[in-house]
Amino acid sequence: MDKAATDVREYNLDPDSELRFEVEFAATATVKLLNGTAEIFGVELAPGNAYHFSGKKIAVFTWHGCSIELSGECSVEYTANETPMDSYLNLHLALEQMRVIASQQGENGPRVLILGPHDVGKTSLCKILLNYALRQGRRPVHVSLDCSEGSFTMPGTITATSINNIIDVEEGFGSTATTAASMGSTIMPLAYYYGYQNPAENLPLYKLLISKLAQGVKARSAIDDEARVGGQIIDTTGLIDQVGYDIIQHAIAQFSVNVVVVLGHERLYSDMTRILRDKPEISVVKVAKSGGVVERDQQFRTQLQRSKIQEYFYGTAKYELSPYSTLTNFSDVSIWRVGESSLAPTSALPIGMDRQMSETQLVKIDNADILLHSILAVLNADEKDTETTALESNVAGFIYISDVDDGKQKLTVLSPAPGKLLKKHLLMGSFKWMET
Ligand SMILES: Nc1ncnc2c1ncn2[C@@H]1O[C@H](COP(=O)(O)OP(=O)(O)OP(=O)(O)O)[C@@H](O)[C@H]1O
Repeated sequence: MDKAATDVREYNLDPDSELRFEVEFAATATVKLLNGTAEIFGVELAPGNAYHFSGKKIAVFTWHGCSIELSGECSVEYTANETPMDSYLNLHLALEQMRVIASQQGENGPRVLILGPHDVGKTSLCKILLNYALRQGRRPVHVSLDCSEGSFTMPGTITATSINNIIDVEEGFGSTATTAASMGSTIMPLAYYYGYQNPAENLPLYKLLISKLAQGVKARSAIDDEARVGGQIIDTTGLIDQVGYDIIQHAIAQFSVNVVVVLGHERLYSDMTRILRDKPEISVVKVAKSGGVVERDQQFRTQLQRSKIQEYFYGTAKYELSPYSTLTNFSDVSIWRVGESSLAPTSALPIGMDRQMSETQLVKIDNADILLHSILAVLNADEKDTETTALESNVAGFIYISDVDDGKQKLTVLSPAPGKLLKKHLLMGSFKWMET
């Protein structure tokens, strides 16, 4: 039922059913659990607490039945008795079994790669598996290779985050690193800036950064028993074409994946079982897509990216932030972008190799003009780092160029932290933003 209601509605849900609703960015809806038990993507709701949502598509699921109060404006709201939650719980229980064995035998916990086309519920399944693991006292690592959404940080980023606290119900993965840090939370992702929303735009770079991220995750698992046993839940973007298969195989090798979960796509499942048939150590499982998963058009995704960027600098309604605006000399920083213009026509290399190298090489930006309204990643690189080493640095944070004075060669920089920029190497991707 499509509905644009603003009054208070009460729903009595049977066991194993869910209330699904969608809220526009400009609207807010509020959910309250009146009695019974319920969860949102694996996070249990506290009875009587009011949870507010804007720009979200949500399912409130109950295992044992409950009453829920919903108020505010929803563009869609309905209840559903058919959900795949049983199979998601079974998957969690199998992973938990692997963690028990890993803990007893001093081995690594499960490394789980979640695959499927766009909008099948991959991120939602990741949240459910992470929250269930957390509720059992585990500390899994959430890896997001989904560069269009950016999970804990900016769009264009791939991240690994040790999940120590239940994911915020209202924000989802929305709380960015700075937002979270200001809350005193321990959520500090290891992040690499890829800078585009589609992995195919610069495949060599995307694969290089996956390797760096995997090295970081493995290094952490080697010294942190809880992270080792908790394992990794790896979210991906829709990878169902040839380029996608290349990325999947690369990710499997780099993260030593041992469980591949295919969501709602028969051909992908059968291709994965065929491709991985000589690797008996890797289990390939398929799970059904939830009927509640909503397709999001490009307009919604762009809006989502914009609100992620806005949140990074200004926080959320719950945790507001005040960013700092400072003037920086263009000559005091090294601003880079990856690739394409470095295709040297005089190169002695064969054309294919030439291109591959240029796509993972930094090119210095010598014209301040093109920086206007750009998001730049502040790289964790030393001043002495060069174009070859800086690219492999992870990200310390992000800044936004709100103004460029071409004559004076000065940049107006919006930053979540006060004072001068501590790092000099900045990386530009394809994301632009206008403050609203
Ligand atoms: N059971 C459900 N009921 C209502 N909404 C849902 C349900 N499951 C997922 N959603 C919503 O559907 C949308 C798409 O889900 P999700 O982000 O998990 O898909 P995805 O496969 O990760 O997408 P992407 O193409 O970005 O990788 C999200 O807004 C999510 O909140």
